[in-house]
Amino acid sequence: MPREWTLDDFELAKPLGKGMFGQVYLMRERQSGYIVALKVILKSELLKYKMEHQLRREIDIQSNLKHKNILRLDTFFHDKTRIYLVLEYAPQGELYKKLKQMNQFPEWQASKYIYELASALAYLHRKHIIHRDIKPENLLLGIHGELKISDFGWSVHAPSSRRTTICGTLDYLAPEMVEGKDHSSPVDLWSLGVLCYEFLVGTPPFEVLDEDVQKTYDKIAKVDLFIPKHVSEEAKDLIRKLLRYLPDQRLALERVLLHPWITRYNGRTT
Ligand SMILES: CC[C@@H](NC(=O)c1cc2[nH]nc(NC(=O)c3ccc(N4CCN(C)CC4)cc3)c2s1)c1ccccc1
Repeated sequence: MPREWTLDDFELAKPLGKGMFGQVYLMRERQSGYIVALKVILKSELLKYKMEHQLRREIDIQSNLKHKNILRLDTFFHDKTRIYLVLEYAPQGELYKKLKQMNQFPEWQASKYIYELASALAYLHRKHIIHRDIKPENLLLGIHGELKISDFGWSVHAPSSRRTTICGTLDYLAPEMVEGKDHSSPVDLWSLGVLCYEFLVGTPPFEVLDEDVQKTYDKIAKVDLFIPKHVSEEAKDLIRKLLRYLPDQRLALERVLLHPWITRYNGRTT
């Protein structure tokens, strides 16, 4: 393990953005010139929201993952007041901003992102890890525009039962998560279906305009799904096979990667 890092090893290039906890900065490592994204989290914030266990899990999980569609966590260090995560820099930024700009993605682009997501999720599930928070805000784009899953703050080892209160949108959560039931890797299959819909339509399938949580939940529980007619039949087929109320009825990732809507645009991998 290389020596202990400190903030003095890096020089600030520019701020990149902020999330629920902390900010991210583009930094250059002084010796090597190596570019990283430094995520800075205040210890006081962490303690205030009792999120230290989630951060520990984020670090344990993400630092042991190595996949082209998963953002690398290279190392971490801390000082009196802050914790620093040294993350891979994703030069093309946030996928959700690109989706907002384009309103919706062409089918080939959506298929490529779903293929990359399914590949990353298959890798995670093989390690019995579920992400549990797959949504556009957590997806970044690498130098070649390839998708990178980031923010493993909600990831756990499967199977799991949730102990932390859900905050933020329910739009991407599987019924069993919303119902507080025990859950496992199929929750990521549900989110994959929600994202596939959102990439093609521009809004998530169960979004209610007044953001009434109860109404969103009712639509999720009933799988109250309308897919606009501009979406191709093959894409509709995949979405319907992922957005199933019962976890074990959702299409397995191996089958997603072989689905005609995926292989048509991404070639059949052996
Ligand atoms: C996903 C949220 C999460 N973010 C990370 O961990 C993040 C980790 C990480 N690595 N690289 C990033 N890249 C950027 O943030 C970025 C943003 C815009 C860019 N462009 C602007 C438009 N232009 C046309 C192209 C370049 C390029 C890179 C981010 S964000 C987070 C969580 C908690 C606290 C802070 C941040």
